[in-house]
Amino acid sequence: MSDMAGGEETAADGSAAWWGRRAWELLEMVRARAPLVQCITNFVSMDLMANALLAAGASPAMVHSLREIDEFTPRADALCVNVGTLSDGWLPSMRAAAAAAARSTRPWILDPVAVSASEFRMEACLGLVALWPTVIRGNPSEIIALSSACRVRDSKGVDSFHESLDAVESAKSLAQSSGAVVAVSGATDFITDGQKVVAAQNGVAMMQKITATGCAVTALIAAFVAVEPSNPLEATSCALSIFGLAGELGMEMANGPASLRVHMIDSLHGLHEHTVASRVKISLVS
Ligand SMILES: Nc1ncnc2c1ncn2[C@@H]1O[C@H](COP(=O)(O)OP(=O)(O)O)[C@@H](O)[C@H]1O
Ligand SMILES: Cc1ncsc1CCOP(=O)(O)O
Ligand SMILES: [Mg+2]
Repeated sequence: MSDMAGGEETAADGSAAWWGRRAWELLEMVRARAPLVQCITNFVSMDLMANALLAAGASPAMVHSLREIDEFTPRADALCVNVGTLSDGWLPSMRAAAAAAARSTRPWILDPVAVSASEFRMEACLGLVALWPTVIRGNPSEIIALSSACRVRDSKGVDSFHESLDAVESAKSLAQSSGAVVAVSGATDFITDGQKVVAAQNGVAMMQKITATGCAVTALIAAFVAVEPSNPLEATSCALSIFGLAGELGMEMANGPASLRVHMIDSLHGLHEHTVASRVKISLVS
């Protein structure tokens, strides 16, 4: 930990100041160590995901051939698996990489994009959850569906039609059954290990109007967990807050979704200690 005024604060005590320092410390660790994050992701998100990782200081690699997994995955510092454009051809790579990451004690993160879209996707995600992801990050509708292993009626595809607060109990239950930290994104992001619940309140609504922001923040979580594998709850909370803060700063210069996408990446790259320490809004809910 960075310096603690008076030494009174020694753990995640729920104070905004503590979380601000913690978020800065983890961002600095990402910048210093440039963790290699292997991404097996959808065609829509590859560009934003790789650029968000680079802007934060991490090193992205979109490596998805089954023939490369055994060689490459153990060398990565973390793995991000995203089922956004799932196909029969890619699912074996996702399973093999998740298993290889678990075998090599590397953290791996699952983004169950549109898990309700089909039986194929639900079965695939349930199979991946059984391979011990370190973190699962989804929007509220995805976490509700995955937690109950039940497709949500009237599902809208990749976008959520629930609020994040509606998904907190589902997230806790999924965390308990899977052993993963579970994060639900939204106006407030909720992060839980099945017992504690943390809220991260940075971000702007316009982020939902840019495709693949959810995918990109999942990859950023992978980078943060790569540098702090022993505390995925804190690493995940800080990554979500840092990404939201980049959105807030980007929005100050943006005219709409397209320019926000650019300014958000610039802001993520240029974050300073004072801004992070004073503007990160994370709190312990329970
Ligand atoms: N209403 C909102 N206000 C502020 N930030 C939001 C809002 N909705 C989503 N976000 C942020 O946008 C990013 C993507 O989240 P979300 O849209 O829920 O995921 P997905 O793209 O997977 O559906 C997250 O960083 C989240 O915190
Ligand atoms: C539009 C779309 N279709 C399949 S994957 C994808 C991107 C989803 O990105 P996100 O989950 O971050 O909104
Ligand atoms: Mg998503």
